Amino acid sequence: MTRDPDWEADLRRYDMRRPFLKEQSIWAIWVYRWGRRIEARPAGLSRKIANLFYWLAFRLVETVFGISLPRTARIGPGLRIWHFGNIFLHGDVVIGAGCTLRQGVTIGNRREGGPVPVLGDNVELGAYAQVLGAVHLGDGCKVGAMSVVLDDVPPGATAVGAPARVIARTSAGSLASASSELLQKDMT
Ligand SMILES: CC(C)(COP(=O)(O)OP(=O)(O)OC[C@H]1O[C@@H](n2cnc3c(N)ncnc32)[C@H](O)[C@@H]1OP(=O)(O)O)[C@@H](O)C(=O)NCCC(=O)NCCS
Ligand SMILES: CC(=O)OC[C@H](N)C(=O)O
Repeated sequence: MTRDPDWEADLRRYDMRRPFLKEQSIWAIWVYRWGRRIEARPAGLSRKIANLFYWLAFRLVETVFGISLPRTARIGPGLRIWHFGNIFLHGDVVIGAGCTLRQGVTIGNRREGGPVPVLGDNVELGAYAQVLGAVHLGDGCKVGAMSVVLDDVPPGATAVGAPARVIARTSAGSLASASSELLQKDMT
């Protein structure tokens, strides 16, 4: 069987014995990676038959677990999805390596035919986060549960609320704002 380093990285994020018996989301990720591998095969009868089985598996996982990861989306290695249900990605989204999604997450357009988000590496989305439109989520940023992201989020920042606002940046950024608060206190 062909090695798939992206899938191997996904599996490492499910750091447990027998994840297929415990985590519904791993089925969805497996089907997604399998679909990508099928697309990379040379055209021919074997790819046509595989595509038929892929399509059935995709619809089954989408319907039973409520996780829709279209194989046209580009998802980096090491994806982790906590829980399942109502997780929908637009087919054009781009997601970096080591990202984390949760139940209820949508990553898609703001209106039919509109542009879709691009996520950097190690981005973490809380439960029911909605990321919509031509937004870029920087590396290592976090989005709070139930937040609606309509604007870019800088690397390392945390965004919460609807519409989402940035509350914190990288540790360097947090230190900078903490020291400026102290300075202001000294001056009053
Ligand atoms: C966004 C998040 C990562 C922030 O965590 P944190 O950095 O520890 O931040 P804090 O808890 O100190 O909160 C900072 C501020 O943001 C607010 N906040 C935190 N999460 C929020 C959310 N999801 N929506 C709106 N406001 C939120 C807090 O009330 C606080 O506001 P305040 O400063 O006015 O008091 C975290 O709250 C979150 O939502 N994680 C997702 C976890 C999840 O989905 N769990 C479900 C598991 S199935
Ligand atoms: C429902 C819950 O709190 O799940 C916890 C899990 N570790 C997560 O990060 O999603």
